Amino acid sequence: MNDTITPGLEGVTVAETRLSDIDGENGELVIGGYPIEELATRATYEETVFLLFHDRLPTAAELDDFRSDLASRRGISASVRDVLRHAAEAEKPAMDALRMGTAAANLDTDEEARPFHPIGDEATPALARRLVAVFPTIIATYWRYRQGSDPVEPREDLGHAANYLYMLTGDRPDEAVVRGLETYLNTVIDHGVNASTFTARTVVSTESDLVSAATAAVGSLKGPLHGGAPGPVLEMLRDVHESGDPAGYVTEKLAAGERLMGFGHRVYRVRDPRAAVLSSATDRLIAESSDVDFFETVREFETVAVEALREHNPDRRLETNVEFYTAALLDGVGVPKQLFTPTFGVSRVAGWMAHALEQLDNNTLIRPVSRYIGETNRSWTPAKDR
Ligand SMILES: CC(=O)SCCNC(=O)CCNC(=O)[C@H](O)C(C)(C)COP(=O)(O)OP(=O)(O)OC[C@H]1O[C@@H](n2cnc3c(N)ncnc32)[C@H](O)[C@@H]1OP(=O)(O)O
Ligand SMILES: O=C([O-])CC(=O)C(=O)O
Repeated sequence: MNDTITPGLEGVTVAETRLSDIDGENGELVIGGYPIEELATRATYEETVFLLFHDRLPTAAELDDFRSDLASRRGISASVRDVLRHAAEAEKPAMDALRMGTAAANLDTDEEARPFHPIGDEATPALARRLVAVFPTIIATYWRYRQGSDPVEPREDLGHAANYLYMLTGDRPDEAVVRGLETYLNTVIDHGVNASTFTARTVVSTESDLVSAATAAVGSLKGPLHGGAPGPVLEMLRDVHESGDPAGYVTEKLAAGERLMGFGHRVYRVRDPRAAVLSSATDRLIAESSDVDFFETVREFETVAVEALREHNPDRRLETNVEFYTAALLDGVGVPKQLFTPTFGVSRVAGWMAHALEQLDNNTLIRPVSRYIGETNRSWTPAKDR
């Protein structure tokens, strides 16, 4: 047995995948064969989900069917709404509500929870489609309760991104805003075996089920070292904008031993290619708005931070990651910062499902080994003698 320990499994290859390919040295990301730059701004979210589930883009007729199928699966029952209302009344964070809502989602479905369908051209299990369809409803329902408002019923005539924004606000969003959100959803839909995706694969490797995989993956996405970073990024950017002193802010944080949220990555040693996609999308979105000034601070902060990180950690290349511009774009789209990480989940749930199905296609139980470093040669003494 190989007794070498690789902390955090860094650099260890654990699966073959057709879903996404990351080149961390050159800053390239390919989703289902398409460079992210090409896909993100052109595809609808539904097209990208189809691509992951079927390993090809849909024809126009297939896309219509797939869109309608997802739209028909958006509703939640009164029982699931109750769970979300309780979460909102108890002021639980949005990611906790999403985890509870995901776990409760199979109250609403008769679908077989344990799918053993391979990925590819065969129909994707209905439960995978259901989970993708229902995430926006879970989040928007919780958020409406949190605001003291009634939930807004989903609308089947709106696309996935537009309907999510509609359920959050009750207003039909304009096209530019929908395109901004759709670009975001396409950009973060899949990313190799990141922590939450690995979690989903590990869960189904025991031949557990898709709801369990999605629920566990939400828990993994929540942490600030993974999907929890963009809320703090926005707070940091607002502080910096107010102070007008990006360099002073960065120096202070690094001197205090704190990490700069939105920088550094396990795989990329150069700027995350998704940062460029999201930065351009933000630029397009806010060109006409009063936030132009704020966006200038965002860009200036990025330059100052990357420079300071180079000096601070010369041995580890720390560059901008996807979460930095996620904060700017989602803010521009009007998503409240408390919902940034759940909105990441709205996109990534499709990646989790596709990976879970891929894992099941050629499954081996995921079960690494540990090296024991505890005490040895202890012998039992009864409690009264200890
Ligand atoms: C969608 C996503 O999940 S993207 C990531 C979102 N998370 C963040 O932006 C949080 C900030 N970034 C980080 O914490 C890290 O860069 C991670 C978690 C993303 C990647 O971490 P790892 O690959 O495990 O690297 P690790 O934590 O070992 O850091 C290596 C060194 O760089 C430093 N470092 C890493 N990121 C940062 C940062 N953002 N700011 C300051 N220092 C950093 C570490 O302190 C460490 O320094 P040391 O060797 O002197 O102890
Ligand atoms: O790949 C990772 O480790 C984190 C990340 O960027 C993602 O999940 O999108």
